[in-house]
Amino acid sequence: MAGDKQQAETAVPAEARDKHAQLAEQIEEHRFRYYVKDAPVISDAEFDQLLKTLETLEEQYPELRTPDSPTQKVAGSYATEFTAVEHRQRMLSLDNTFNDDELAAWADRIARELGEQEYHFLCELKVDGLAVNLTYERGRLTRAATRGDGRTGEDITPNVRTIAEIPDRLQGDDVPDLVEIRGEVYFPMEKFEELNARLVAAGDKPFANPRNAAAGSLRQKDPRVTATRPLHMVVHGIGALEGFTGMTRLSQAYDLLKTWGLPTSSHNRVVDDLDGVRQFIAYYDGEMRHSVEHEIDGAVVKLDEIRLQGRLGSTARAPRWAIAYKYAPEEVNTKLIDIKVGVGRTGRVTPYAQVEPVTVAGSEVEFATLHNQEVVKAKGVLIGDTVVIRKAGDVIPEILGPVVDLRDGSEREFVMPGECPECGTPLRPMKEGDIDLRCPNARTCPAQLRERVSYLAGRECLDIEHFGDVAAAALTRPLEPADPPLVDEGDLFDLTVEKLLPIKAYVLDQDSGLPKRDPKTGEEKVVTVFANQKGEPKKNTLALLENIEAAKQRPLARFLNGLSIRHVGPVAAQALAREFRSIDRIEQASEEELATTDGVGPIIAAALKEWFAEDWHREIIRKWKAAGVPMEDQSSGEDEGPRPLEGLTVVVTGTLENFTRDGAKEALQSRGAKVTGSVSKKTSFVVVGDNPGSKYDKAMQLKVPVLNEDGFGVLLEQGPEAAAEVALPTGE
Ligand SMILES: NC(=O)c1ccc[n+]([C@@H]2O[C@H](COP(=O)([O-])OP(=O)(O)OC[C@H]3O[C@@H](n4cnc5c(N)ncnc54)[C@H](O)[C@@H]3O)[C@@H](O)[C@H]2O)c1
Ligand SMILES: [Zn+2]
Repeated sequence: MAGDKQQAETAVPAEARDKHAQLAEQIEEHRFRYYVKDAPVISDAEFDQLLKTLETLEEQYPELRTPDSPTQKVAGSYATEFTAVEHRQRMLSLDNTFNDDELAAWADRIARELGEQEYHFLCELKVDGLAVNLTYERGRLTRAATRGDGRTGEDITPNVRTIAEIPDRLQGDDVPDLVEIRGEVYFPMEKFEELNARLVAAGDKPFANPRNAAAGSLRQKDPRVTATRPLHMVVHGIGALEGFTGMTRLSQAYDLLKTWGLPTSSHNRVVDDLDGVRQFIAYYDGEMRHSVEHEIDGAVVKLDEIRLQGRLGSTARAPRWAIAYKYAPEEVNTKLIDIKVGVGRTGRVTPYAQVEPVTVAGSEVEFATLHNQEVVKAKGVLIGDTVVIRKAGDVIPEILGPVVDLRDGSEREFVMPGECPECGTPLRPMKEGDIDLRCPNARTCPAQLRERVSYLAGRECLDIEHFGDVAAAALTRPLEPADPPLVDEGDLFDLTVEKLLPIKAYVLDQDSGLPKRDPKTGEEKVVTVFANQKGEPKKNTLALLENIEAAKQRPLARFLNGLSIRHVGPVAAQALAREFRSIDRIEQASEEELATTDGVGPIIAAALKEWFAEDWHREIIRKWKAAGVPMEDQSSGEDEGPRPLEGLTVVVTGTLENFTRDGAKEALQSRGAKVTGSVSKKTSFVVVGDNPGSKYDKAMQLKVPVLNEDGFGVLLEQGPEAAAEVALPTGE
């Protein structure tokens, strides 16, 4: 054997050996930053990639796989300021799988090893926090430690005692002489921003993400600091156990742990086979991923039978009876290039981050919202920082925090401009105490006008085909002629082909928003937007005008929504249209009348009054009417015919293919149904699209009939009885 090894060693090329050494050193460095400083400088995905590269190298040259290679150990054996303590039983890591093939290969191996034995899989969520080991002796918490290198961890007992969820004493008479409880301590996402804001305000370093916040909060020299942090724990394993018998299944052991007062997870499931595992994995890999109280970075599949776990045993690093299935990362690190401000259709000026483009959760991210100047400050990010970007599901990407350790001094603070970037008007809060700054130049601020027009023409409102952002920009602020065809939205229905043909505009770069330049001449590129080269209207131009004409007949609610009156969204617009049926009656109504209208209320009532007080607003209505827009719904609510869904309460969740959320709502309300946001026993139907969230679960739990999109169609067209027939089966 020794001879073989020597021969093999010489066969490893020097380059491979160097590369291995270099990678190993890098990995150690990152582990140190992660486990000791609680301040990694690369994302987990990047780290995993490094480790994977090392593993691949070792597969190629097995001689490099020595016992001290980073692939072979549980990471974390560092001298720190905490007292080192031995775990009674080793704490292991987990092997990872990243796709179904790898998972199936693991399951195959289990099946081979266990042959005829009957076994079950216990599916758990992989909690993104840090591992702790709690030792209870005769029911009393005597020690708490970090994982460390799996044999020796750090003594953090006083810190752990500050976590409310972790009992000092186990409840019940029947507790073991000694038990090691393993679990994950986490920091809830929704408290994270608050923590960073506090740290930044105190001149301290903010955390890059909630995991680091959990680790950094727990590993405080002063437990009084830990006590101020909202830490939680989930139990996910048992180590040494003395003076206790009868635990045969891990899932049952958790039930027992729960009776002792330990924080177990409510998401665990026992399944019979790999298909069950797949279902669990898929279930939490969608919108459900964000309906859990803690961050998850995957699922963990374990053999439920404790005796069989022992039979399969462990490697030096991880058990063979368990495997992690990693979900696509939702966090990446990238560079914050700049913080810019955008002006919305109501004049709200919001800073947003421009970052070096990165792919997160399958899509490329270049911009992230920053809400307002206070948020920028609270997050503690500087322009030029490396930042952690999070993109969770359909949610708009956001910056979690800066990677402070990578600063080189060239970073600079963001300063909120005092003037509107598009019209130069001084910005101010709408009312005292508002954090948001607004451009008060509502009528002619090109940004506001463009955004309003584009919203008015958009799907939610008049739904005018061929009238997108480019048309909105060209019509409100063309390069030529000097007078735009749309001074404000009042001119919309007065557009003519003659007015459109001369319009020229810059071709804008999508990324920078700046005019594109001809690479040869360096000149800005200009196009005629609506005319072809012969100066004739483009085909789409004629279609656009026809579509604008047709839009005159849209229901009143769509016009109301499209006026960008503060607080009047699609739902309030519906309510107003239903109650008053004409714009004149809304204008004439008293504030009190408006406020007491179902679905309107005092805030909207006040906003309406304010809106109508503005001359140029009333002028919009006048011009539209003059152009032939009725601005009223012809038939009253009563003689619209039967309201077949009267008395029903419906919840819509997930993404429907043929309806927007508001479209679905409108369809239901116009038939008399009430649409609400939460599922209760009184809910008549829950309509689910793709990626339904917790509302779907709730419906299942309460056995409320669930309709898919087809079923929704049946409800709209044939009514509740027919819909009930096609409802999906609820539970067993
Ligand atoms: N960004 C960096 O620089 C850096 C450096 C080092 C490590 N890391 C990250 O840390 C992690 C590395 O690894 P690791 O060895 O701790 O392993 P791991 O996180 O991949 O898996 C093992 C750990 O999962 C935890 N866990 C969560 N839920 C569990 C459950 N239900 N059952 C059992 N265990 C559960 C346990 O604490 C266990 O120790 C990776 O995600 C890696 O990317 C990042
Ligand atoms: Zn402005």
